This record gives sequence, structure tokens and C-alpha cells, in this order.
Amino acid sequence: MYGQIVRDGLVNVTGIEDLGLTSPVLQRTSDAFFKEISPFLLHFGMFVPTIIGQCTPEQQAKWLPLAMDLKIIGTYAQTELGHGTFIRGLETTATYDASTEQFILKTPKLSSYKWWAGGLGKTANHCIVLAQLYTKGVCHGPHPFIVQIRDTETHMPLPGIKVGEIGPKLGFNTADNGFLGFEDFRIPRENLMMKNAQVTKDGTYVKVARHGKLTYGTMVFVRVMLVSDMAYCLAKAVTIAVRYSAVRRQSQPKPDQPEPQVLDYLTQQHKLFICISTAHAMKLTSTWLWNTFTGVLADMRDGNTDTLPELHALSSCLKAISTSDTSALIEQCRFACGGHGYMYSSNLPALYSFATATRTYEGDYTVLLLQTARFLVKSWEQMDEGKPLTPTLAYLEQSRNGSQVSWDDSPEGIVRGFDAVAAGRIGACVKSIRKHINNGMDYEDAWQMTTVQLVGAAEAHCRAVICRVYRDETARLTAGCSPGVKAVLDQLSTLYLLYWALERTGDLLRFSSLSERDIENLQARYEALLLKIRPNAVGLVDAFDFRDEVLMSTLGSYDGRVYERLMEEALKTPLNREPVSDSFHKYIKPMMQGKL
Ligand SMILES: CCCCC/C=C\C/C=C\C/C=C\CC/C=C/C(=O)SCCNC(=O)CCNC(=O)[C@H](O)C(C)(C)COP(=O)(O)OP(=O)(O)OC[C@H]1O[C@@H](n2cnc3c(N)ncnc32)[C@H](O)[C@@H]1OP(=O)(O)O
Ligand SMILES: Cc1cc2nc3c(=O)[nH]c(=O)nc-3n(C[C@H](O)[C@H](O)[C@H](O)COP(=O)(O)OP(=O)(O)OC[C@H]3O[C@@H](n4cnc5c(N)ncnc54)[C@H](O)[C@@H]3O)c2cc1C
Repeated sequence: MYGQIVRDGLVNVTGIEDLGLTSPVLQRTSDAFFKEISPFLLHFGMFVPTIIGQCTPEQQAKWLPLAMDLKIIGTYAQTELGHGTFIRGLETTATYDASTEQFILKTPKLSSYKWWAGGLGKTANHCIVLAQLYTKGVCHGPHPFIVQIRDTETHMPLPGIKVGEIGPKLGFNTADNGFLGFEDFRIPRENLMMKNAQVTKDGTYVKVARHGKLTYGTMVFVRVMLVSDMAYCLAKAVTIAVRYSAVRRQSQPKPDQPEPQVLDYLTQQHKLFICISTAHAMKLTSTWLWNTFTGVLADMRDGNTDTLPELHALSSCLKAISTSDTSALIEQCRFACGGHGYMYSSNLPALYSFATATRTYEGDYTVLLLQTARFLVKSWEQMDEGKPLTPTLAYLEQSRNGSQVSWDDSPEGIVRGFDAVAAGRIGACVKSIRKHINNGMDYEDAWQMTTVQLVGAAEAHCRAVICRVYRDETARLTAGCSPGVKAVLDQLSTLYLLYWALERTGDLLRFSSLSERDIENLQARYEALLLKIRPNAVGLVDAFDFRDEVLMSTLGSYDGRVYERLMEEALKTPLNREPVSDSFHKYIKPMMQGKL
């Protein structure tokens, strides 16, 4: 199994390399080899980006060619058995020894063991290790080190290294996630990645970066990438589910009528068409976020870190919401396919297990939304002090006078409605925190007592951002399209707004003048729109243009031969190799004969 996985991974990697293509393409083509992920994903997805983001030019000149030519294979080992979210609580230490100009790595106890790094179990021979940096008796917090853990010739773990695979998981089972422990393991001083902080030969710590969290830069990059990844995953899942729903015929709503395609049921359209819209919404939002990210990187290259807090807030909530929505909607695609959606050969289980993992790794959902909430509350307080708001929070101004937004059910009006909900929920959080403080709580406790509302406020902010970006980008990108294409894409973006307006009627009743009659109108418009989209549903998923080799699905293949493919896959299962399993003779027959 593992051997096949590595072989496929290398064919994929070297094949793309020979074609001189870049790693995002690798990510896409790896889907033709793996239903889950490549054992080399962490090498290209985090090890290489960290060398680029955390190393000096001299260090990059040493390590980057080796990594890009696969002369070394790396991963990213930050999380430990005892800590994942709380990076400042990591227990692995790197203590500088000036007499030998080395760092001594230690995992002082079991909970300090690195745990989870993808590819660490059996594939990688190097890794980025986040460790508490000690020099001259002072701890300077978590810093990144590049560490060789295996002999590049024999692949044996180096002396002082304990490494292995963590065992089966819900998914990601082609990633050989591993554990790693250090017993007084020494590395050269130069293996501290020194772009943002340095240690001189005599052990003097020199802070280079203007912002204390640039060490966390790789996580911001991956969070930005994951929003696009989620759009891609969801597009695959809804392609499978819509194509299957066009093939599947079931029940007889009208006597003496043939069984209809299940795609003709309004409830099926309700399950699936939001998935098509959401895939588009996330793809457009991910491109917008990527452009924001590259803009902030450019600012930081000019020494300006002022835009980093907003990027951290955006990448945090968009990663949280895109992964949460995608997990839920891929499961909804699985539900829409009945029993066959539960078959591994449908590929929906693997897509779900990948997406639901992404809701956790690279920053847990709740934790990241609270990071965004921290930025929202600070922005509200700055607005109260008359300071300017960042672009994505301009809508807070409308809430300054506290007047209720009048409901307008045009697409732009609905977008403004979501702005009002976000502004209202953030304001309610600020009010709650201030109430608790007035009642004698300190700020930290007042914050903790408001965290359930803060998570909701961050989600509302994120939803408002997605709605606005999706609407604006659709208008911009369809300006030059044919009327037909423009009409269909407008239908999808309007469906997204109507769907979420109906999901958030409570908030809209609270923070806008939405009435019960307005809700009835929204519901009627939503249902009518589902019927309008139905004729184009298969065309819309075909437009995602997934080859069967990438979709890897018995239910979603282009030719629609679902039952034949299900049976073909069933007959391949090892249990069908022999008509009678030898377990019959060993166990069942003796049991039937009372001999067990
Ligand atoms: C072949 C394909 C190539 C393409 C690649 C595409 C995509 C996929 C590639 C790879 C992915 C595949 C698999 C990935 C496998 C998974 C890997 C991992 O999971 S790596 C480990 C990830 N771990 C985390 O994300 C931990 C989450 N925890 C944190 O981020 C922090 O600990 C947390 C929660 C932010 C709290 O940190 P703390 O030190 O307590 O900070 P405070 O909350 O006190 O905040 C202090 C200030 O710092 C600001 N801050 C915090 N984080 C950041 C940041 N990342 N950037 C900028 N600023 C940050 C925060 O806002 C506070 O600022 P103020 O004081 O409010 O001004
Ligand atoms: C498939 C997979 C692959 C992974 N790959 C890697 C890898 O390659 N490299 C790597 O370093 N790591 C990796 N990870 C680890 C991942 O980054 C962590 O699991 C993730 O950051 C969550 O941290 P945790 O496990 O400590 O969860 P915890 O933070 O312990 O979460 C447990 C609960 O506590 C809650 N919680 C925690 N802190 C707070 C808070 N401040 N306020 C409110 N609630 C809180 C969480 O919301 C959650 O409900 C991987 C994980 C998975 C699942």
C-alpha cells in the first residue's frame, strides 16, 4: 500500500517537474493519483514555502535547490501531542550552545513529541521544526529550524531521533502523518531560519522582523491556499452528485408516469444547487484573497506591516468558513446520492474526509474565528475613537448612528443586509464585553464570556465579505460574457444570497426591517430560482471540466454508466477473488457444526 502511494506520488511529482509546471498544478494533477493526498503534499505545500518565507537569501540559496530537486524531502512539524492551537505553549526546545555553535533540540516529555506532520512517518528526511528558542538562558518563543531527521542514503533515523507513523485516521491515509522526538539532538546554528530573527555565534539574539508574528507566515499562506482548495473539492463533489442525480430515477410522484430523475425533485435541487453556487463563491473569493495576500507581501517587502492584521483576520475567517461550508456541503452531496454516495468508489467519502480535516488543521475553526473577532472588536473600538476603518470593515460606519437598515430584497440590498447583520453582531459583542467589565469582570473574563457571540460575529463578517465579493466579482467577470452566460452566473450568485438570507432570517429580523412578508417573498423567489437553474445544472458542473481520472468516481463519470461502474469496482474487491472465503472453513462451518 505505502509503496504504491510513494510510487504514484513520485510519478506525479517528477512528471510535473519534467513538464516544468508549478506546484499548484501538482496539487491538481495529484488528484489523478490520490483520492486523498500525496505523501509529498507537505513538501511542496509547507516545507518549500517556509524556506522561502522564513530563510535569509543565503539560506534559501542552500536549501531551496535541494528541496525543489527533491534531493531532500521535507515536512512541517509544529504541532505536538500536547499543543496544536497554542503555539506559544509548544514544549520542544532549541537551546543554543555557543561553545559548539549548535542548537540542542529536546522533547522534554511525551506531550512534547511532534505529532501529525504529513509525510513525517516514513517519507520525509528533513523537516521544519517549531521549537522554543533559548539562548543565554532566555526563552525567545517559538522559532523555525530546518532539521535533517534521516540519513539521505539509508533513510535510517539519525542518532537522537525517534520517528514513526501515527496510525490510521478518518482520512488523509496516504499522508503517513508522523511523530518525532529529539534526545539532545544537535544542529548547526545556521539551521535556525534567520529571516525574522537571528542568533549570532556568541549566542546574541537579534530580532529582525518588525512584526512578532511573521514566524506564523506559512500558516497564513496555507490558509489562503486552502480557500481555493475547498472550492475545488466542492466542485468535484457537486459534479459527482449532480451527474448521478441526472442518471438516478426513483419513485413515482404521479401514477402511470415514469420514475423521474431525482434531479427533478425540488428538495434535490435545494441540496445541490447551493453547492454549485458556493464553489463559484469560494473560487472568486479565494482569488480576491490571494490578491490581498500578495499585496500585503509587497507592503511587507517595503517594511510596512500595517496591512498584516487585516490579512490575518481575513485569512482566518475565510479559511474557517470555507472549510466548514465545504465539509457540510460535501456531506450534503453524499446525502443526495443515497446509499451509493456512501460507497468509497463514489469518491464522496474521501472528499469529505479531506475537507473535514481541513476544518481543523492549519487552525481550528473556532480558534481562527476568534482571531478574526479580536480584529473586529479592535476595529469597532478604533471607530469609536474616530480612527479610520480598513476597507473590509467600511460597513461598520453605517452602524455608527445605530439606525436599523431598511430591508431591500435586491441582490445589492441583501448584501447590505448582511453588512448590517455583521455590524449589529459585532456591536452586540462590544456591548456584552463592556457590560461584563462594568459588572466587575476583567477584560479576559469578559472576552471569554462573550466568545460564543464573538464566533457568530466573525462568521457574520465573513459571510458579508463573501456575499459582497461574490456579487461584485460576478458582475465584473460577466461584463463581457454573452447574455446567456451572464444570466446563468447571475442566477447562481443570486441563489447564494437568497439561500443565506433564508438561513439567517433571525439575524436579518434583528438588524434590519425585514418582515414576515419579506421572508415569504424570499422563499418564493428562492424556489422559483431553483427551477430556473435546473435545465443548466448538468452543464454547470460539466463546466468545472473534471476528467474522469481526476474525479475518480463511479457515480460522477462523464458517460453516466453508474451501475456498470459500481459493479466493475465491486468485482475488483479482494473478497470477490474466491467464491468461498477460507474463513468459512476456518470459522463459520465449525460454528455451524457446533465445533467452535
Ligand atoms: C503540492 C501543492 C502545493 C499547493 C499548496 C496548497 C495548499 C495546501 C498545502 C498544504 C496543506 C496540506 C496539509 C496541511 C497539513 C496541516 C498542517 C498544519 O496544521 S501546520 C500547524 C497549523 N497550526 C495552527 O494553525 C495553529 C493555530 N494557532 C495559531 O495560529 C495561534 O496560536 C493563535 C491561535 C493565533 C493564537 O496565538 P497567540 O500567540 O496566542 O496569539 P494571540 O491570539 O495572543 O494574538 C497575538 C497577536 O498576534 C496576531 N496574530 C496571531 N496569529 C497571527 C498570524 N498568523 N499572522 C499575523 N498576526 C497574527 C493576533 O492577531 C494578535 O494581534 P493583536 O495583539 O490583536 O494586534
Ligand atoms: C489531517 C491533519 C493533518 C495535520 N497535519 C499537520 C502538519 O502537517 N503539521 C503540523 O504541525 N500539524 C498538523 N496538524 C495538526 C493541526 O494543525 C492541529 O490539530 C490544529 O491546529 C488544531 O490544534 P489541536 O489539535 O491542538 O486542537 P485544540 O486546539 O486542542 O482543539 C480542541 C478544542 O479546543 C478548542 N480550543 C482550543 N483553543 C481554544 C481557545 N483559545 N478558545 C476556544 N476554544 C479553543 C478548539 O476549538 C477545539 O474545540 C494536522 C491535523 C490534522 C487533523
